[in-house]
Amino acid sequence: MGKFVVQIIVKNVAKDFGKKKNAVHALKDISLEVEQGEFLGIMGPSGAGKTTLLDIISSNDRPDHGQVLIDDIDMTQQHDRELAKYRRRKMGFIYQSFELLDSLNVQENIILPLVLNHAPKKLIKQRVEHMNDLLNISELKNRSIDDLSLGQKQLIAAARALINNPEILFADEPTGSLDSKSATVLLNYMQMINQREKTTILMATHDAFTASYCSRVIFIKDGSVFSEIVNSGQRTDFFEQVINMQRTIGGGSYFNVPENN
Ligand SMILES: Nc1ncnc2c1ncn2[C@@H]1O[C@H](COP(=O)(O)OP(=O)(O)OP(=O)(O)O)[C@@H](O)[C@H]1O
Repeated sequence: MGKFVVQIIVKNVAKDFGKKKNAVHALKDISLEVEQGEFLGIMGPSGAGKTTLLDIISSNDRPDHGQVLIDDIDMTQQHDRELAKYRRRKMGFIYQSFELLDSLNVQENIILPLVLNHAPKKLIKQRVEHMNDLLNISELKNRSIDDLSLGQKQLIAAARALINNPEILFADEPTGSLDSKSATVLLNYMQMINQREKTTILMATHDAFTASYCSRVIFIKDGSVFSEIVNSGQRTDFFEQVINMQRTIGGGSYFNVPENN
């Protein structure tokens, strides 16, 4: 058995948006630990606080209260410049909104994290070819971002997030715009880098199939952790467990679970 190293500690994190009477308590009191090499799913009804939690763990946003420790570093005590450096070196992101740059073509977008890290040209070429083959996107390389379909944009965003072999990958609805075939390709790839390269993955999703690739799923509701389930190894069984927990937690049609009747 490998040894388990806790990589991420979230302690009593709270975050409000807005002021006083109009304040939205996005996160009320969240504590959790993530081991190095985990593939953690974050689920919960719309507005539960999933994106806010990812933003705070990845230090894109600061909590009002509480702490986030990564590799024993208290991220909440670091200056913005340090955090930006840490994100660039160690983290990869697949956001819901893709955040691709229209002024650059597909290939330029994909290699951006390596260019920003001043990676050697040879390595950039190697890595981009690897990502192109893997996600089957080589014929898109000279296209402009505006011409891509939503699903193609999502794949390009995934390629960019993964190109510098991040230690921690943050993914917010990474399969939301993909057809089931492309979703499966991306999920298999995420699972592979998780298993082979021990990349820690934190992924927010509404989709039970997508979540079934995780090693553990936490459910948040109204800004707090509601429950968690652990994958014992059978993806189809885990899928059922996810569906059952979604039913228990409720959350309306957005969750897309057929009602029992
Ligand atoms: N910048 C902001 N300003 C004001 N309110 C915000 C902001 N960001 C998030 N919120 C509110 O915080 C709460 C949590 O939002 P968050 O996006 O984290 O939820 P979510 O679980 O990711 O939802 P979804 O599944 O719909 O993406 C929501 O009520 C949301 O409206």
